[in-house]
Amino acid sequence: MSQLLTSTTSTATDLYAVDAEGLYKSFGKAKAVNGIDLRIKPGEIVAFLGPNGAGKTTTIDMLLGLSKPDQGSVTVYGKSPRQAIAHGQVSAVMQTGGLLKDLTVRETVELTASLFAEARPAEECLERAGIKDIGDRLVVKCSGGQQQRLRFAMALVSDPGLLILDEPTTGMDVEGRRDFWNAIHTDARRGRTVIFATHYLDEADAYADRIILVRRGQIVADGTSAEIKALASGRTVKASVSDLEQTAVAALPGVDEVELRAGMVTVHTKDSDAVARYLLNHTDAHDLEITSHNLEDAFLALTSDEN
Ligand SMILES: Nc1ncnc2c1ncn2[C@@H]1O[C@H](COP(=O)(O)OP(=O)(O)OP(=O)(O)O)[C@@H](O)[C@H]1O
Repeated sequence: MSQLLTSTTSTATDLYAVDAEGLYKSFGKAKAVNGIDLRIKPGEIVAFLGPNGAGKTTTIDMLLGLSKPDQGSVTVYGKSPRQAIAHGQVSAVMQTGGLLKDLTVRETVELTASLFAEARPAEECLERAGIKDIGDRLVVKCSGGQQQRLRFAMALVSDPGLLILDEPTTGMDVEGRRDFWNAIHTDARRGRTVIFATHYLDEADAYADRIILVRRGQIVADGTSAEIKALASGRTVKASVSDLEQTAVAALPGVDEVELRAGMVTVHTKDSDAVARYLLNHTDAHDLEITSHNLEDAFLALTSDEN
């Protein structure tokens, strides 16, 4: 399936935050990344969405210079990932590690700041990450969500143009996730480029300007949330019916699929009004239901193994 929407137009003079071309990476026989091209403009908030094993982490590791592609190239603000990191232009928020339990939240950020020649003040980073009020708390006493916001504060120290987050909210409760994303989103409005990998459709839907759907190491869709949803276009009409001429329904305008099973007809269509009108006027259909598709439908349609 090649349902690629290009949501970005560009000129050769644009300096991309990320410019990756023809990326391939295998582990033994597993083709973790199998031909990914990616251009991300400064200021975009991009979700990398895909099922387990789709290749999200492998791609992110290459963007961060943590692993080398077998084939292809990556530049970050025109530099190699390692150079961009050395210049403080890229930071990552990892899921685990990197914290010393016996320091306070403020001391942790101050220690990080001391590692950079040019660093933002610790207080500013704490404030942007929404944890200024817990500056004196020991890391060991922080919840998982607070520790993630601390990692976010540490990532802000170099004031990076690009922030990369790999499944940053795994294991957090609903409130922790909401607070975390509010802090990220408020900060990103000031122009920071953000790339995050996630399993959570609602996070991609709520917080990304652009969603890149990955499956088996390839990009299967790329666009705004609305554009991705439109790929699972149309609606489903269901009704109970005892006698139905299936071919007549299939011939109605906009109908993609008709299924008749156990006295129930299910019709996938772009024109639900026409189907509803036909069923109610020309058959004994009753208990009619119309549902529209959502991001989850698009996700399942585009990433299922049947494609
Ligand atoms: N170091 C490794 N050694 C062997 N296989 C690996 C390694 N890293 C990743 N893989 C394999 O590459 C494929 C892609 O994995 P990757 O972690 O990039 O996917 P993902 O989309 O991030 O998945 P998840 O959401 O589960 O983290 C999987 O089949 C995985 O088993």
